[in-house]
Amino acid sequence: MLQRVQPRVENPRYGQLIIGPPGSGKTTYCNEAYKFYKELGRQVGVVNLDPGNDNMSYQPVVNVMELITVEDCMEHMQLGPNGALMHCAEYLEQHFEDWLLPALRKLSATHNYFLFDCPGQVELYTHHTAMARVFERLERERYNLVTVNLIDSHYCSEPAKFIATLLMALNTMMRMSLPHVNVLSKADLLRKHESKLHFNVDYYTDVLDLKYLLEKLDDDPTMRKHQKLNEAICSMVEDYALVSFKLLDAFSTDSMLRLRNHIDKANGYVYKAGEEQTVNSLLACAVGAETEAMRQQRDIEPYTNQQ
Ligand SMILES: Nc1nc2c(ncn2[C@@H]2O[C@H](COP(=O)(O)OP(=O)(O)OP(=O)(O)O)[C@@H](O)[C@H]2O)c(=O)[nH]1
Repeated sequence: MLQRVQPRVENPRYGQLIIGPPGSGKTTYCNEAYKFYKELGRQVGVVNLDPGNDNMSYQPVVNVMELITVEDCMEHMQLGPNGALMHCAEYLEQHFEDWLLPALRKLSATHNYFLFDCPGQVELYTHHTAMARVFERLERERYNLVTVNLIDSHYCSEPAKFIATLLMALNTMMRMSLPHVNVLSKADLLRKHESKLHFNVDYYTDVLDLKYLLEKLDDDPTMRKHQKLNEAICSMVEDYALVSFKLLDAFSTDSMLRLRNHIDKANGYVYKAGEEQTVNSLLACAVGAETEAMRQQRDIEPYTNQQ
């Protein structure tokens, strides 16, 4: 987890950039997180930045679909869905000053914590630059941002998919250059599928020695011919030592609380005075009252059948 060193700013604003592949649970998380943070007393609002979001179950405070939609783009510019989404991201970047910023500024009296529901196409974060530039400009406007990258925990069940996930997560972290929390979503389903996992859940969350994963890949005859490439990818992920995951069941308050603790440290909210913050939680953060091993055990226990 990359985290922020917080400078003192008057009326700081905070944001979670919720990204992740299609179907990873972004919109569900935004909906559940909105209710959860509202309960905690935060001045929270959801900003929809996905121009193709047709299943919003929340009421967004700002909605990019009022500026541009993927559907309109496809129709008027004769673009396919991916091309249209890229165009929408560029259009949003062009209209940052005259549309996004004024819309957010209008909320300054009532909101200081934003959940940005972002589009799911992975190439927007691994190759294209428009979304990264939108985030960079928000940072310059003194929004304390953290990227929350949701990845379906189902990917743990296949070594090849998990290695691809690691590479994608690392690439996104490097390109976004922001505090970052990688999350394995739908962790409640891990318990059900535990028999399909080759290793304990902490192997996947902590991204432990990847040579064991490579051995499992070599068991698959179709993968053997890519052995050197897979070795190179794993060795690069290990060398950077940046990727690890938190677990999330979006429908569990305990799970949301655990994730909130990590996110608050990453974007610096933990240092904000007042609200639900207690002296104890600040002290725990400052002196590391909980050991890393205790924290890991507490985070993983709800999602595993092993005691
Ligand atoms: N069991 C379980 N299901 C979840 C969880 N989070 C999301 N889901 C389900 O996963 C499916 C996809 O969730 P969405 O929130 O639509 O995913 P998304 O990333 O917004 O999808 P796109 O808009 O296509 O990019 C839905 O059926 C959700 O109910 C979770 O924590 N646990």
